[in-house]
Amino acid sequence: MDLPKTPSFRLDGQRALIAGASSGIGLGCATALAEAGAEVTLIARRADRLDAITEEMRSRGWAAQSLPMDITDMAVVEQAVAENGPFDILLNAAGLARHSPAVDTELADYDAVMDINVRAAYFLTRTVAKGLIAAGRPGSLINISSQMGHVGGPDRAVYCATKHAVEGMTKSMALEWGPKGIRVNTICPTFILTELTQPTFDDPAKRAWIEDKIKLGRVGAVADIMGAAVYLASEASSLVTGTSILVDGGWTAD
Ligand SMILES: NC(=O)C1=CN([C@@H]2O[C@H](COP(=O)(O)OP(=O)(O)OC[C@H]3O[C@@H](n4cnc5c(N)ncnc54)[C@H](OP(=O)(O)O)[C@@H]3O)[C@@H](O)[C@H]2O)C=CC1
Ligand SMILES: O=C(CO)[C@@H](O)[C@H](O)[C@@H](O)C(=O)O
Repeated sequence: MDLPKTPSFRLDGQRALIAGASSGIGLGCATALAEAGAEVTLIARRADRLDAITEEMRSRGWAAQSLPMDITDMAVVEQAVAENGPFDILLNAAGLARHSPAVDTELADYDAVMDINVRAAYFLTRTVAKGLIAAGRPGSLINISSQMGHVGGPDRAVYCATKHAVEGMTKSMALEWGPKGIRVNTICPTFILTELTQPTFDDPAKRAWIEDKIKLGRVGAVADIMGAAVYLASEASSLVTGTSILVDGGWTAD
């Protein structure tokens, strides 16, 4: 008797653009996509880090190039995607957080977090989509949102607003581009130990709050996000669009 064919999680022949690839979740996802066979192009501002990462990837036999840039500069992004695309996969992990009680939020902090987490994410996603549409190719576009795109967090009104915005734009883009075979999804991590969250984890009261909220009893690691990235990028998720994968250890189930 024939058994159903398991869809492939391999990404051979796929071209992936990873933003925020110089550290943390972006670096982890870039590694996972490259190991799964994708040719990866890495974006971040720290060129020295990207060069070291691509060198290490190439030494493992993976195809990798670095493309240092600030993704809040839309003209630079558009030119880079035009010259180096089209990309079959986008994994956008570039992001920022600045926390304060809502009554104390400074306008400059509000603008900085909105600029990268929403404005840059929006235009990067649509720039990659435009390249795919022009080439008549399908694709998988993934933004790293957050569990904070589904719930609130104390002192995190601006950050939560940006991640809820990413969830909304994902659904709308998925509706528009679904007929063209372009899927759009988010991954929503809980607290993962990275450069971004180190100050939060260094505060014993905040660490205790996190450990209490994550029902699986441990804080997150970058490796916890890597499998979701490969799944959403691959044909294994070919009927998945306009949604999010929560990798939150049970936080939002509470
Ligand atoms: N860590 C966590 O607990 C969680 C994180 N997230 C989200 O995941 C994403 C990644 O966070 P995390 O890995 O923790 O943080 P990191 O600070 O480790 O990584 C952020 C990445 O974004 C890049 N970046 C920041 N600003 C820009 C810019 N203007 N242009 C290009 N690249 C930029 C940084 O590179 P460079 O400085 O070299 O430019 C870096 O590679 C963020 O969107 C965050 O909100 C979501 C849920 C949980
Ligand atoms: O999204 C997150 C957790 O779900 C993290 O990025 C944090 O909010 C982080 O910004 C922090 O609080 O340190």
